[in-house]
Amino acid sequence: VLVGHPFDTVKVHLQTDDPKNPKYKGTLHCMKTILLVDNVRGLYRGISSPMMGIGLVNAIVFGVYGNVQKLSENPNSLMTHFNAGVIAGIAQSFICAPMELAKTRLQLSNHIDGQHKFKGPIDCLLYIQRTEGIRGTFKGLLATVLRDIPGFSSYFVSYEFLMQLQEKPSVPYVLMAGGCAGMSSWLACYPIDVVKTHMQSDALGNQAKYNGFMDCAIKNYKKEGIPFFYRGLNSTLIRAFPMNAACFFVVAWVLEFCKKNGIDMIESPNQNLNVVNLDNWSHAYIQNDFGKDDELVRKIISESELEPRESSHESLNGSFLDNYHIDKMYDSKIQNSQLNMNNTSNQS
Ligand SMILES: NC(=[NH2+])NCCC[C@H](N)C(=O)O
Repeated sequence: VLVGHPFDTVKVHLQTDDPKNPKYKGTLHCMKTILLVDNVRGLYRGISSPMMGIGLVNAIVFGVYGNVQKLSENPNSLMTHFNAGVIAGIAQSFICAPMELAKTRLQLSNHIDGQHKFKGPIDCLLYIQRTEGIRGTFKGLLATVLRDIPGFSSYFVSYEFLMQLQEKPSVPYVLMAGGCAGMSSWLACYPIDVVKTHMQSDALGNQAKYNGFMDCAIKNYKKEGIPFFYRGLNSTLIRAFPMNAACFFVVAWVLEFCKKNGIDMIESPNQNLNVVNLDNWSHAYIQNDFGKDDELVRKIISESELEPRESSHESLNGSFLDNYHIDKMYDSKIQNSQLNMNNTSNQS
């Protein structure tokens, strides 16, 4: 947020600039102008809002996403990541919309003439609640939902797509994948974000310019055409890379840390070791989150004296093994009862 917020402020100023009488000639000019007129604090106006809210928003995003993914039929497919992203996007909107409403109002507070000065995001939201009621504090909620459905589905699909290309992704690779996921997610939803900013910076009550999301989009389209929907995009893409590189890197690092320390953050139905008896053989199949022999799986294998065999599930033509979660097959010459497996469940 510290690195990204100035670019977010530039975005909001460019999005709300007057096309008939523009103040700014472009991304750099906008940044310079804000610095000249309002100093560094101009670029950091409204930062308290994401500072307070982004932790909660990301907890909802990654919590909902992770759980939906684990509970689904096929946790590693891109379709699953898409669906989990959609649901996570909707879920976070209820916190994200008021957070961004306060952020937007604060970012423009030196800009909109005669606007009430706020002490911070809570003060801003309380003021809106007093003057406009609780509905006022959720201004832009529909636009946020409409933005974040494509926003978060493309976010997770592009991240997972890039991560699945690598067997063991390096740190720079994870950073790159996160940065690219952020950029592609903003590309996917940017026009809706422009409309959202206009809804949220619109005047209150009967001085309001817009009568809803579509009205706002249509009015501005008639005034300015397609370019309206892409104002501020450069600044947004610059911000998105470091912001989301850091975000995904921290998520991956924390999950890895928890796993190493036996904190079961990723307890999931797809990390089971299942043992089935076929004639005199015990066949064990591992359902592993990432489709790889990761540490936990290797530990289970070594503890259970299972011998990995080359063949994978193609060789198993029994219907009850017809399970697309199977990543690798392991055979054991010993009986089920001798298999001693911790960290496992669903033994049958
Ligand atoms: N358009 C979106 N909401 N995309 C998801 C990215 C969210 C991320 N916190 C960001 O602000 O960059």
